[in-house]
Amino acid sequence: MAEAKNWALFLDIDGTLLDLAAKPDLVVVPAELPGVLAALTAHLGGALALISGRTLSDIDWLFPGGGDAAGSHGAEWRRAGMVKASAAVGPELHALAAGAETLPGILVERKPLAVALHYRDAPQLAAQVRGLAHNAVAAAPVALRVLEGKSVIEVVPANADKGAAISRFMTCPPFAGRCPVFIGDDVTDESGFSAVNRLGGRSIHVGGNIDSVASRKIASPTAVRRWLAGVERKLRGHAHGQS
Ligand SMILES: O=P(O)(O)OC[C@H]1O[C@H](O[C@H]2O[C@H](CO)[C@@H](O)[C@H](O)[C@H]2O)[C@H](O)[C@@H](O)[C@@H]1O
Repeated sequence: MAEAKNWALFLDIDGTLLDLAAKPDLVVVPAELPGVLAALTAHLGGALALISGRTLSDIDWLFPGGGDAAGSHGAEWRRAGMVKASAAVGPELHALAAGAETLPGILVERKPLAVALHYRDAPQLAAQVRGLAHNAVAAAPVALRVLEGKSVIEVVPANADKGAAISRFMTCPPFAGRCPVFIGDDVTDESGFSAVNRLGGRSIHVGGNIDSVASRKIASPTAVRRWLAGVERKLRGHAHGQS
C-alpha cells in the first residue's frame, strides 16, 4: 500500500460513501466513517476532498468540519476554508421549483446554485419533470444545464462539472503532484472519472450497473467503506514503520 501514501482521494457521497435512502435527509452516516475519513486526510497530508451534488452546507451537515469539498456538482468549491461559487439561482429556477412542487410525489430540493427535482416516489412523472427542467434551461438568460442522477433531475450552472472540480483541486496543494483516485456511483460522476483517467489516476465505479468510463469497480457503499478503512489501517501501519 506504499503507493496509496501518494494518492489524492476524491469521494462522492450519496451511493458511494453512504447508502441511498428514500429521501435526501434520511441518509445515515455510519458512526465509524467520519473518523476513517479524518485519519485518511491526515495520512494523505490533507489530500482528500468530498465531491458531491449536495450543497456545501449539506456536506457540512453530514460531515462537519469544513473540509475540502466541491458541492452542487462543482458549482461550489472549497479548499482550505476558502469558497468559490457560481452565481446564485435566478427567477427561472425559482419558477421551476415552484411549478414542480405542485406535482404530487415530487420532492423539490432548492439549492443556492441549483434545483433538484426528486421523482423517487413518483417515477411516472419523470418525463414531465424532465420536460419542465429542459424548458427552464431553454428560457433562462444564463447558461444552465440539466443533469440526471438516481431518481433525480437537476438544473445546475452550465459550468458545474465534477471533473473540472477535481482538476482544479489537482492544481493546488496538497493535491498537486499526487495520483488522483475518484470513487463515484452515478452518471453525474462520469466527468470525474474522465478527469482522473486523463491525469493518469484511478477511477472506481460503485455498483457497476451502468456503462462507465471508470477503470475499476467496487460492489457497494458498504464495500467502499470497508476498503477505505483497510487503506487507512495500512497507511497507519506504514506511518508506524510496518511493511
Ligand atoms: O454527488 P452525490 O454526493 O452522489 O449527490 C447526488 C445527489 O444526492 C442526493 O440525492 C440522491 O440521494 C438521496 C439520498 O440517498 C436519494 O433519496 C435521491 O434519490 C438521490 O438522487 C441529493 O439529494 C442531491 O442533492 C444530490 O445531487
